[in-house]
This record gives sequence, C-alpha cells and structure tokens, in this order.
Amino acid sequence: MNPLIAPAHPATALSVNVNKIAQLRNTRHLGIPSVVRLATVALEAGAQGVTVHPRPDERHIRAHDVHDIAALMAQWPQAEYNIEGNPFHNLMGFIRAVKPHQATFVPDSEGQFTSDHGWGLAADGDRLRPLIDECHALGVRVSLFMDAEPGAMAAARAVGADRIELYTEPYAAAWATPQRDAQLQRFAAAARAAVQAGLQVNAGHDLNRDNLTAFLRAAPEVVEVSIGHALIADALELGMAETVRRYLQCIRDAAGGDAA
Ligand SMILES: CC(=O)[C@@H](O)[C@H](O)COP(=O)(O)O
Ligand SMILES: NCC(=O)COP(=O)(O)O
Repeated sequence: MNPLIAPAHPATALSVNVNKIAQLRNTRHLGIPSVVRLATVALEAGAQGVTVHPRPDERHIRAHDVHDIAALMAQWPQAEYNIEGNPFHNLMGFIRAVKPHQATFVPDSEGQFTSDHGWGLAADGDRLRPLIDECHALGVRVSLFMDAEPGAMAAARAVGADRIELYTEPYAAAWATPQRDAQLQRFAAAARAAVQAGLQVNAGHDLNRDNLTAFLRAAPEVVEVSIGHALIADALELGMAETVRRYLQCIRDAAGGDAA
C-alpha cells in the first residue's frame, strides 16, 4: 500500500490538537503552559499524534511551536505530526521546512474565528493540485478538510488527496437535538463515499468525550480523529494524561471495547 495513505494505526488514531495550550501560553511572557511539555504528556499517555494549526495571525500556534513540536515528534517515531492550515496562505512554508507525516489543507480565511467549512473543489481544485503534488514529492500525506457531502469525495480523490477530514461541527451541534441521528447518517454516508473514492477518512472539530464514540460507531472507516478544544478543556479539569486515556477509551468503546 502507498505509505502516504497507510493507516497510522489499526484502530482510530487520536491526534491531540495543542492550539489552545498555545493560546493560553500567549497571554503572558512566561512560556507556560508549555506546548511541548503537554504534547509530551499526551504522547506518553498513548496519543498517536499531535496536531497544530499555525494560523497567519499566530493567535495560538506560533512559528517556533511548529519547529519545537517537530523536534519532539522526532523522538516519537511511532506517532504522527499533522500540520493544518490554508496552503494558499502560510502552510506550505511549514510543510517544506519540517515535512510532517500529514498536511491538512483547511480553507480558512486569515482572520477566521475558527474553521467552519470544507473545501469547494469546483472553485479551488485546480489551484490545490500542484500543492498536493508538492506535498507528495516531500513525502507528506495530504488530507483535505471537507464537509460531509458524499458527492464531493470523488473530486477530492481526483485532485490527489490521500485522505479527507470530515468537518464534524454540524454533528457536534446536533448532538443534544432530535437531528443527531440524521447527522450521524449523513456522516456515515460521507465516510463510505470517501472510502469508495479511494480515500482514507479523518475527522475533527468539536468532537468530545460525549459525542466521539457514537460518531466512530456510525463511521468506522475513520482512521484518525484530531481533537483539541474539548480535550484541552477536559485536561484543565482532569489533567492531560487522564484526559488522553479517557479519549482513547472512547475510541476503544467504539471499536467494541477490546481494541488494542
Ligand atoms: C480544522 C479544524 O477544525 C481545527 O483543527 C482547527 O485547528 C481549529 O482552529 P482553532 O483551534 O483556531 O479554533
Ligand atoms: N481538525 C480538528 C482539530 O484538529 C481540532 O478541532 P477541535 O477539537 O479544536 O474543534
């Protein structure tokens, strides 16, 4: 199998997004909480990856964080480094410099409050293709941040993506509403369509300990979830190590409870 699309782990891998650690750190000139230290604790607790999203305004992850985490990940060869961003803005400089395992292309504007939509490939596909090709030439897997639209998955594969990342906020927002099951069915269909198109499937945004297991049971094709905001909030209460262990248990519960 193409190593660029080989699954990181037999079960669904947990990639901890450390944006919000950096955001808290940036409110003082003290260097705490340490992004590298807490990413280390997450990896020691069993997380299979670390995700950063170095936005152009550096509201949280700063350029030095990208390189600091790259140095950490070099000490964790079984874990994966995922760098997210808009390849038309500042992402590609980081990809060229550190060559992470995975680049996740996200169509955010420079000052966007948070990620809130996937790519529109009819408009951007031709511009994305050479950047995807460049990532592949660097040995970097490419995942495209996508809405849960089954009809869009063939186009994602056609521009060369190895994976798509399902933007899961609409599911998370429906979690406590009568629309939950309809959203689960929508995401399940999108995951199936992605696999049928030759893609692997990641997922992320507003996933948490309440909604994660049901999501993965509905979409067992998902090979990686990247989780930040809710996980870091939990870590403030439970500690990072215990929080990671609880998210890993949510993943095992989805796989029937006995996954390694
Ligand atoms: C792409 C996505 O949904 C998240 O990975 C993103 O990193 C969230 O960005 P903020 O942490 O800046 O809200
Ligand atoms: N790609 C999703 C991610 O990395 C983290 O999103 P969130 O859990 O902070 O919403």
